[in-house]
Amino acid sequence: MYMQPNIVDYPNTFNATYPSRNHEYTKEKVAKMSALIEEKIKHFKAHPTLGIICGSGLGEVTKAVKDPVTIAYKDIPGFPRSTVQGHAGQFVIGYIHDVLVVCMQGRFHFYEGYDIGTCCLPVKLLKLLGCHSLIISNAAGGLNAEFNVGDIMIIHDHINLMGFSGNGPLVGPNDESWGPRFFSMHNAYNPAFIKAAKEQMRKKNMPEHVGVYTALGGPHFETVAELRMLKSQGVDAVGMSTVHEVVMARYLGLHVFSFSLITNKCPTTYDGDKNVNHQEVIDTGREKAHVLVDFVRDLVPVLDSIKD
Ligand SMILES: O=P(O)(O)O[C@@H]1C[C@H](O)[C@@H](CO)O1
Ligand code: HPA
Repeated sequence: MYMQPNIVDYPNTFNATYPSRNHEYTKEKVAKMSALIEEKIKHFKAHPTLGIICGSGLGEVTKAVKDPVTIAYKDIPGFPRSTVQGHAGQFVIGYIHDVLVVCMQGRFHFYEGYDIGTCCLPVKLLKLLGCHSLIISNAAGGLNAEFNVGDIMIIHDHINLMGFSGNGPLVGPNDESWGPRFFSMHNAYNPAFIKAAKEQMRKKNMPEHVGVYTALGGPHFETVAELRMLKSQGVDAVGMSTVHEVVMARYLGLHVFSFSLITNKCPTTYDGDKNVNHQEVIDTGREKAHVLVDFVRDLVPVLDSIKD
């Protein structure tokens, strides 16, 4: 039988370096961050039940939020800062229909220099705030030839490339009060959420793309050879986030719905001038803001009503 060592039993815990700083984000520390936010939203007399992580350029989803309270990341001691254009670096908390949501306008990426555990700290905070489910969005390059720029792809599974090589958020000492050492990633993307989202897409005459996402470390975009390899392995969309957040969410017992906005096509041939750039990613997000707002606004009450 596997015996979980207590954090204090780890030899040299305080000198050891782990690839992830997750174990440093203790219940006590994250609860302080959560308490600070709770104080600012106490007039709602409820806790948020659904968290929304906005991808690059996708922060306009918060336009769907009524009576918003905005809290800058910099005003929460110990919370990281957003350094990427298109990530405002603030929480927006308020109602979408009758669901109290907490949106993150900005996430943290490995390429910003944050370790993978720090990239996932927000997920722990959303859990302590009372969320039972998350909508995790991202901007991604489309590898599937059927995807057009501006389409939404529902993520039904991922390939954890950074985790393959041991760079996972949960590497290091485990605190069982957050979640178990070992857990399943089977159906990590809640099938009931996917079904509900596909129904929304059908009603709205949107293409019903469902696919596999992977994240690379970035910040550079991919070579043609890398993209060909990913495509041959069944990847439909490529980005630089989300995967590790979903690992953390499942560890914490949160239900996940995730989607990519296809902001560019990934070049798998050498001809032509097909340089992907961040501005294109941001611009597509802005152009499609109305579609995203509409999609998320109608999805929130449906997902919130599905509890398992
Ligand atoms: O935060 P996401 O995953 O939406 O951001 C994507 C990946 C890179 O951070 C950036 C590239 O333009 O967009
Ligand atoms: O083509 C891409 N590759 C990686 N990440 C991305 N984020 C938006 N587009 C892309």
